[in-house]
Amino acid sequence: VLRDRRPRNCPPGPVEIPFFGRLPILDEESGERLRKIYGDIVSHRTGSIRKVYLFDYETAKEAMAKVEFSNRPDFFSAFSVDDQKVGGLLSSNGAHWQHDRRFVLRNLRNLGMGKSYLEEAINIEAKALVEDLKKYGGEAINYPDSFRTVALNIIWQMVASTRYDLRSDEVKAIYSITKDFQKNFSPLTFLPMFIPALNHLPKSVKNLIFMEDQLERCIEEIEKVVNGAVDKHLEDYDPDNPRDLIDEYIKDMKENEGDDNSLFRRGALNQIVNDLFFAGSDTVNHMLKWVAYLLARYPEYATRMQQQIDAVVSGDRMVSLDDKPSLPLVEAFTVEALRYSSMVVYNVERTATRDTNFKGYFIPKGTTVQAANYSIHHDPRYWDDPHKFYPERFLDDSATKYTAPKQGFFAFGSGRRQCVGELLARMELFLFTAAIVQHFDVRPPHGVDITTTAIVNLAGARVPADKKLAYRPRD
Ligand code: HEM
Repeated sequence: VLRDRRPRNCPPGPVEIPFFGRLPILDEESGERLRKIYGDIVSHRTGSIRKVYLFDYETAKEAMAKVEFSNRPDFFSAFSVDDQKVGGLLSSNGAHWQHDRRFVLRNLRNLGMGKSYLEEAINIEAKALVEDLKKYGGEAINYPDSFRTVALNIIWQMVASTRYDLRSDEVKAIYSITKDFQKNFSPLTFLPMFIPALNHLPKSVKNLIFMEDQLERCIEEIEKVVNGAVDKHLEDYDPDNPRDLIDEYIKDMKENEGDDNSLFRRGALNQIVNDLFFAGSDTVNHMLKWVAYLLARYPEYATRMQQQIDAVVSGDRMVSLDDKPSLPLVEAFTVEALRYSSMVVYNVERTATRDTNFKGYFIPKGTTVQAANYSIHHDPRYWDDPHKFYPERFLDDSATKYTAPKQGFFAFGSGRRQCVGELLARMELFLFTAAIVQHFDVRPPHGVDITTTAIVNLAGARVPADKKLAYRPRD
């Protein structure tokens, strides 16, 4: 109990139950309550892990840029599919992380991130999405599986040269397990990571309370896909024709064979592929649900975007990135969707690598440091009327030019571990949103009120609850 005591000069926070601390926080309301009582920097403990939440943009930005707060917590490695548990991006640290992040950034750029040939690939998916939605003939449907498949297809073509049919049973099967896991996820799920003694409970109890079996099945399922893709690439590998990110990695791995210090390893490759599969598909899938929901909820913006698109795009040409200057509202709409939704409610955790003094507080080594993205995005110090969906906040006074947010925007995190897929995600959101708006009026079924649609938390992601919407083809 003495060891568990809040360290001296630690940021303020709620009363902590000895040994147990408090339940982890997933939702935005709990964070907002803490901020109101304790201020912008709040300390909160679960079991043996102390966490410091950062609710203010400037504070979070400063913290995320610090070398001392650039590592991910040790418990992340529990989810690693690397046999040595050190490689990849999301969960790795130190030299391994630097090496793998550099490799991924270089190759995503070489594979077209931000460039026109990737735009073509995105527009092929956008066209397929339009065709898929048309098949419903304007009937109201829940968010379609094709949102997830088009997102997966983009990253998976870059990584593994694989593209799935939009109604692929294989993709459905892969995600059915993660979908159940996300749905049942609760603040209890990861409790054994914070209180290791709970690992000694009988398996049946752990399955029931912490969904251990579901989590294991999710990891196994993704591992199967990842291993299969890497094995196949090793079989077909042709050094003169690298096809994708996996081939580029194999090339570097082969070139460094025999060098004991080389960090190019099969295990690290598996983890890189795993990270990109996860971080690159579900995030964009969730955002497409937000886009569809917001189009139905605020049809006046859809109409204005259609007017802008119709003025510059004729026939069946798809919108291109070159059209961006003429379509400021489309870009403003997607960036406001990122802010308003705050789909990633809390930034991916960091950990203090040593005792650190920050903003007058003592942050002990091993403390988890986490920016509160939702709170930052709804902070009246940075945003007028923050709970209002208002794309105009990203337009200039004449409403003819998109203006990027200068402060208060945190959707992709910040600092040394800022999202590596930000450019790609922005390209996808712009082109997919434009394609939906150009071809459909998205509306709730007749007589259905969507102003009170529930927002659900799927393992830390804020997503509109399944809602039937009609995608009515435009004339
Ligand atoms: C709208 C879509 C997306 C959102 C909102 C998003 C958000 C984020 C956030 C908040 C972080 C944590 C950053 C930090 O610690 O400061 C992150 C990290 C990451 N994201 Fe994204 N992301 C998106 C799409 C993507 C895509 C398409 C990819 C695929 C290339 C991707 C790959 C990653 C990876 C690998 C990391 C870990 C980086 C590291 O630890 O060094 N993300 N993302």
